[in-house]
Formats: sequence, C-alpha cells, structure tokens
Amino acid sequence: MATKKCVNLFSKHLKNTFDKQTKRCLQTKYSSKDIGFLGVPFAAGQSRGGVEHGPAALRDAGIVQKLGYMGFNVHDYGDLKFDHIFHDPPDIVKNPRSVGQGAYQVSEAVKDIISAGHCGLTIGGDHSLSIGTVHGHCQAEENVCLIWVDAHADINTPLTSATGNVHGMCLSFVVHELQEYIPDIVDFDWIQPCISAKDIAYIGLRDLDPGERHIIEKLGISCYTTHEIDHFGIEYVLKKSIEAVNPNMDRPMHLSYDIDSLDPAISPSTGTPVPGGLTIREGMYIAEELAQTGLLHHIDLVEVNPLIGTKRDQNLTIFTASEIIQACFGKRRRGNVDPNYKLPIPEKPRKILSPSRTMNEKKKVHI
Ligand SMILES: NC(=[NH2+])NCCC[C@H](N)C(=O)O
Ligand SMILES: [Mn+2]
Ligand SMILES: [Mn+2]
Repeated sequence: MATKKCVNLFSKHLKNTFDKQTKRCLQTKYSSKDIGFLGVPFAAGQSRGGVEHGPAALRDAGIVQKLGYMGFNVHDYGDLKFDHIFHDPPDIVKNPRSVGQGAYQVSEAVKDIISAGHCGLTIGGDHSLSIGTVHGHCQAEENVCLIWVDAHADINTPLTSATGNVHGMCLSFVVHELQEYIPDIVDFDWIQPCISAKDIAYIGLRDLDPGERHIIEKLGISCYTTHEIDHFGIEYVLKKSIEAVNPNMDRPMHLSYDIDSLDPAISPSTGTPVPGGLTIREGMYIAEELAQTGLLHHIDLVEVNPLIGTKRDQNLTIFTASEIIQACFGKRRRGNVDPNYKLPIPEKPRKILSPSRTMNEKKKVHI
C-alpha cells in the first residue's frame, strides 16, 4: 500500500511538472536527453592512492556506451587534467593547493556543462571534488537543492576534522551558515558559499564525527541515517528527504552519491568503508525514484578506488557503481518500456492444429 502511495505522489508531481509547461519544466524535459559527462581523476582530498583511477575504471566498464544505449546523447567532456603541485605542505588541511585549485577546475567545468543545458554526471575521484560540482552547479542555475547519499556527513570544518582530509569537509566550504567557522586556506578563497542548511538532505549516514553531529543538530539539516532506514524503511526515508528540500517538486536537484554509502559487501573498493551500509536494493531504490522525479540536474558518483581489494572486489564495486549511475538516469529493475520495440515475427509462423484458439491470429493484433 505504502509503495503505491509513493509512486502516485511522484507521478502526480511529474504530471504537474509537464502540465505547467513553464520554462523550468521544459528545460528539465530537454536536458534529460543530454548528459554532460566529466571524469575527475582526483585524490588529494584524502590519503589513499588509487581513487584517481575511478573515472578510467568506469569508462573501461563501458558507462558512456551504456548511457548511449539508453537513448542519451552523451557529451563527453573528458577527464580533467590536474597539474602536479610539487610544493603543497599541509596548512590546516592536507594538500590545500592541490584541492583548492582542483576544485576550481571542477567548478568551472560543471558550470559549463549545466549552462549548456545538459544534465551533469561527474565521476570521481574523492569527494572533495564536490566542492567544485556543487559550486559550479549553483553558479549555473538558481535554487539548487542537494541530496547527499553517504556513510559520512562530509561537513567537518577544517577545525573539527580529526584527519585533515578535505573529502570529509567538502560541504562546510559551500554552506552559508558555516562561513564564520572556516579559516583562510591558501587557494580556497574563490569558493562562494552557495547552499543553505535547509537545502541539504542526508541519506545513509552511519559514521559521524562529533563536530558533524553538532552542525547537523544546530542547523537542522535533514538527516536519515541507516538507523532511520532500519526503523522506517527506505521508501519513507526517501519520500521525507525529497519533501524536506523540494516540497513543491520545482527545484533542480543535485545528487552526490558516495559509493561508501552502500554496504562494503557490494562496494568494498573504497577508501573509508563503513559496515552496515545500504543494501544494493536500497541504493537502487534511491537512484530509481530520484530519476523518476525528472528533476535531477547533476549527479556525482565518487570514491570508487579500483586499487583497493581483490580483483573480485574491484569488479564488484565498479559494477555496482555502473548500475547505480544507470538507475539515476532512469534504468529500472522492472525493465524499461521501449515505444519502438516490435515483437519479432518469424518468416514461417508455426502451424497450429486448431487455429481458432490463437487470439492474435483471430484479431490480427500486433504486439
Ligand atoms: N568522503 C568520504 N569518504 N569521507 C570520509 C570522511 C571521514 C571522516 N569523517 C573525516 O573527516 O576524515
Ligand atoms: Mn563517505
Ligand atoms: Mn563522502
């Protein structure tokens, strides 16, 4: 029963979206067939080598072609190239120049992709790149809201972080309410805060630092951890998360999907795995339902590290990531209807002794 209600809610909103025929909705409709694909081979936001190979691994797994087969025009913006910065001693964060300059490149690229009318897809790389994707997205269009699917909140300030890794702080640089708590960091001065606490919805969290829990409580950020998913179920949690940031279903949505939100059983090759994660079915449900809203304008898929674990672990993680990405763009487990599909007719249809029983033969209906 509950599932049915949720589906109806979405189809009602979808209908309104298209019925209103506003500019925004037309753009939603238009951009859904065009994907701006960007690889971000970036690892300086954390300390483990290998995550920079995420984009190549997903390309090798055929993700661009798969999205093409689904009917999208994939505009491939290639993989960003980052200058190696030889002298980058830690400030209050690790690798400040590399991260600051790298995130700037990401922001400019995403701004171009969204401004071109495409739906953005960024493959990481570590999660610090989302400073750039969220920033660039907000430069290109107004009123963006954010769904953050992750084991972690990634909202430490440089002063609350226990690790100094920027992938655990990325949101703090773009959230308006936190700016007075952020110190000056070399090459971070270009970042304009662009999103409010009320525009963020977390799903899947289960490893929070004390400062992060404090920030979530004080700023009232929508947050459904794996505890709430156990308690209420994923359908309720997703519905409430969307309502929290997009009650009228009229805002463009940015989805930042950290592969470590999923259970390490299905995505072991990631730098900071946390047990007890989302099942593949919960992860797919989130992606499929968000795709059905027609409002996703940018998707990040981050933290796939193809050098961690056995070959089996690596292949499994890449397969999982590829399925999640396709689901975000509308691939459904129930199968997708192809309006042009024609059931093949054999040259010599089989003979049946009592032909009157053959329904289609009788009515000549082509299916
Ligand atoms: N994007 C991630 N995987 N983040 C992990 C962050 C872990 C920890 N909270 C930190 O601040 O370092
Ligand atoms: Mn994470
Ligand atoms: Mn993350």
